[in-house]
Amino acid sequence: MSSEEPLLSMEDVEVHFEESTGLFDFRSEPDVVRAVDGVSLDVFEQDVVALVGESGCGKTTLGKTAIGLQRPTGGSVSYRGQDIWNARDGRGDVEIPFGDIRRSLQIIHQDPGSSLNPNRRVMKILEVPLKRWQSQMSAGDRRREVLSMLQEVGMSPPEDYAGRYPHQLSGGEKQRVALVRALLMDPDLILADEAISALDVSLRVEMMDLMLDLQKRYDTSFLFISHDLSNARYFAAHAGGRIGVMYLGQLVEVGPAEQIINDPQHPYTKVLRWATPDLNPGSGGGEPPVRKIDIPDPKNPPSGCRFHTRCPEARETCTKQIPPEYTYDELHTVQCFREDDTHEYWSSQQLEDTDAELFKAADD
Ligand SMILES: Nc1ncnc2c1ncn2[C@@H]1O[C@H](COP(=O)(O)OP(=O)(O)OP(=O)(O)O)[C@@H](O)[C@H]1O
Repeated sequence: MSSEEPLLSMEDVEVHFEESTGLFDFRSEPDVVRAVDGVSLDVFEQDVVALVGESGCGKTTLGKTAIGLQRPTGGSVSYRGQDIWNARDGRGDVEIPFGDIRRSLQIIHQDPGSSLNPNRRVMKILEVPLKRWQSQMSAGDRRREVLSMLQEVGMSPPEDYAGRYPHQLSGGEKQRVALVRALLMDPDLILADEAISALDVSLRVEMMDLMLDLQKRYDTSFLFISHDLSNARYFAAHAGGRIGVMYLGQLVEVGPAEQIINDPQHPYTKVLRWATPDLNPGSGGGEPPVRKIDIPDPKNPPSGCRFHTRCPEARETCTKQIPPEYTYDELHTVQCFREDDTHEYWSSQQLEDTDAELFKAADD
């Protein structure tokens, strides 16, 4: 996989949002939210990468940046070797037009209802992408194509569903319509942003199975965003894909799904696994493997390794130096000094347990 040219390549991507200062806000400089900071990631053809991390760690921002919906403030994003924003701005030799890139990179959201026009029937909604991207298709062929896709995602009889309005569909059915709409664009990659989170627990696996099936059938890559490590594992492992763990705007560990679950290297990945009951059946409570519970503010992230304020393994070095990306195994990288046996980290002073008293009190 790694020898191919990536479908999508993000290099040292940074997305900083300036928070506008209000009328009565006399700060000279606006606050800057470092939503994504220095992330590099390649996604290949028919590849699956599941991004996980706590709320606010930058998953959506990174996903939107990957598919050209969010302009990065630093670094670059390329599709098949073409810089997306150079294509957008007409800079340099543009080999792939921005419109083609955007068509190839689709998104399905957590709340599909909000992206489906409430005043249009399903057939009309799904004809739009075909009219736009396959304008030579006859009206009859278009209808047949829509009906066959509805059938394929289990919406049967398709004629019935095609005649409904979005409000006449369940959450799972709306998500299927959103998936069909994305697939009708003939995409190379679909960003599924918390696409199963709003569904009933009983329907989540069914929806993931459907996406996995379509991923294989249509040779599509998926960037699957979830705050739930167990779902990320299910999705990535079934497709032979990777899990990427984000913390405060950074990608701290990326690797094959089962390796991330069974042999996590980054202390934060271990915290996520600890906090996921399905993956940690024996824990039965106890102390989380962190020194401090509070998540730092992305406007003012900690110096050095961003996880050092909570990391149980943190030493003085971690407060001052930013860990580089170490290769633990093929396709498995980790940003933690502990990967380097000879690093000065090992001889520096261990940081104290800041919340030890708190955990003790909670246990009593
Ligand atoms: N347009 C924006 N302007 C300012 N700040 C933003 C903007 N979009 C996102 N942020 C901030 O960037 C950080 C990352 O947000 P993002 O939505 O990417 O995280 P997330 O991991 O997807 O979280 P969630 O799962 O809660 O959606 C957060 O602190 C968020 O408040």
